[in-house]
Amino acid sequence: MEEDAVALRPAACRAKGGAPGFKVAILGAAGGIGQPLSMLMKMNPLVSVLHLYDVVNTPGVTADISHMDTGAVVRGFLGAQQLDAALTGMDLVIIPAGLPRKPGMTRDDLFNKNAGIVRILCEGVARCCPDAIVNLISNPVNSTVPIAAEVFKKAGTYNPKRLLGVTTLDVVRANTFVAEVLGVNPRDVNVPVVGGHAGVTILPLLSQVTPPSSFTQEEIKYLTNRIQNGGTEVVEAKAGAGSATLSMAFAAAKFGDACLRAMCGEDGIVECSYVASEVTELPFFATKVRLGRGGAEEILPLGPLNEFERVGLEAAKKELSESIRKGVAFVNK
Ligand SMILES: NC(=O)C1=CN([C@@H]2O[C@H](COP(=O)(O)OP(=O)(O)OC[C@H]3O[C@@H](n4cnc5c(N)ncnc54)[C@H](O)[C@@H]3O)[C@@H](O)[C@H]2O)C=CC1
Ligand SMILES: O=C([O-])CC(=O)C(=O)O
Repeated sequence: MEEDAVALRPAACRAKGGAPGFKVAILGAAGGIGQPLSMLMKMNPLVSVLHLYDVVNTPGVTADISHMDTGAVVRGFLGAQQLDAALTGMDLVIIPAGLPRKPGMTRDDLFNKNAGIVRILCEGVARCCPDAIVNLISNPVNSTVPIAAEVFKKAGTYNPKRLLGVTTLDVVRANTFVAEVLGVNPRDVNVPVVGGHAGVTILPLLSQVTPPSSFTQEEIKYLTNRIQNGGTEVVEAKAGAGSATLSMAFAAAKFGDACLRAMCGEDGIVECSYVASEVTELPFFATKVRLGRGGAEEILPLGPLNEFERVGLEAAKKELSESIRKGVAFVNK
């Protein structure tokens, strides 16, 4: 009896597929971010099919998550030979694959390992789901997004609207820390964070916080420093066991959900993201972006900056320019 039940394969089941919705793949699904992110995406009612891909441990993660009684059908894919099957037909591809930092490292120290991983995965996207929207999490985001763009250009599939670097964790942190200072609920706060996703390239625009708020110079310095070093705060607290995973999964699920709602045609969805941009002289920059059916439909301008933010912007651009150059050179060398 037990054996008969085990032998009934999914293909033999009477009802095929799950709820209507989007097909989403998570690449790096067995990792520290990948596992909770997979769980959160399985909970998302807009997801009908969830593909979990990694080079290790996906059978266990898939078995576990597939028992959740939500609509999405979950399938696992293990190793490079299953990458194409994982990606074929996907609408949204979320990429948290790659090494995390240890104390003392910068995000750029991850470049040598993660650049190659992102290139291979994006080559798969170009081959198997060139129209998918890509949410790129792997660090250093300031360089991995340019790498992905170059891969897609080489493959002839590049559409800048469909490539979005995930900087939502900077906004999530900024909302939390600002709410602490103001003594309000973080859900009621929205801080635009522009630039990029590393150190001084993370530029919170405290002059544009909603609801409109004023801060002392001391508060501005404290908040800017804490937001820019939020990742390092977690890396040090984890003391060698990795970087932010749970808050990142939360942020990626929030951003992924915003993309899916926009893909459904919901209007007025604006999120910060690191994208191809003409807002500054740099080819990539994070600002508020209006999301639509095709991804980043409109890149919104920086808005008015105060003197402190203008100085921060120059420092951010200097570092970003080098990170972008390095990413582009990696693919074209
Ligand atoms: N954008 C952001 O705000 C943030 C980015 N990150 C970055 O996300 C990345 C992942 O972090 P964690 O999940 O903590 O690391 P982790 O080491 O726990 O998980 C990474 C996963 O990627 C997998 N992987 C490695 N090579 C792969 C390949 N070729 N194809 C598919 N999967 C592959 C690993 O097997 C592992 O399961 C890191 O680069 C980290 O720096 C982390 C936090 C925030
Ligand atoms: O700090 C790291 O290495 C991970 C990360 O990007 C973040 O937590 O913002």
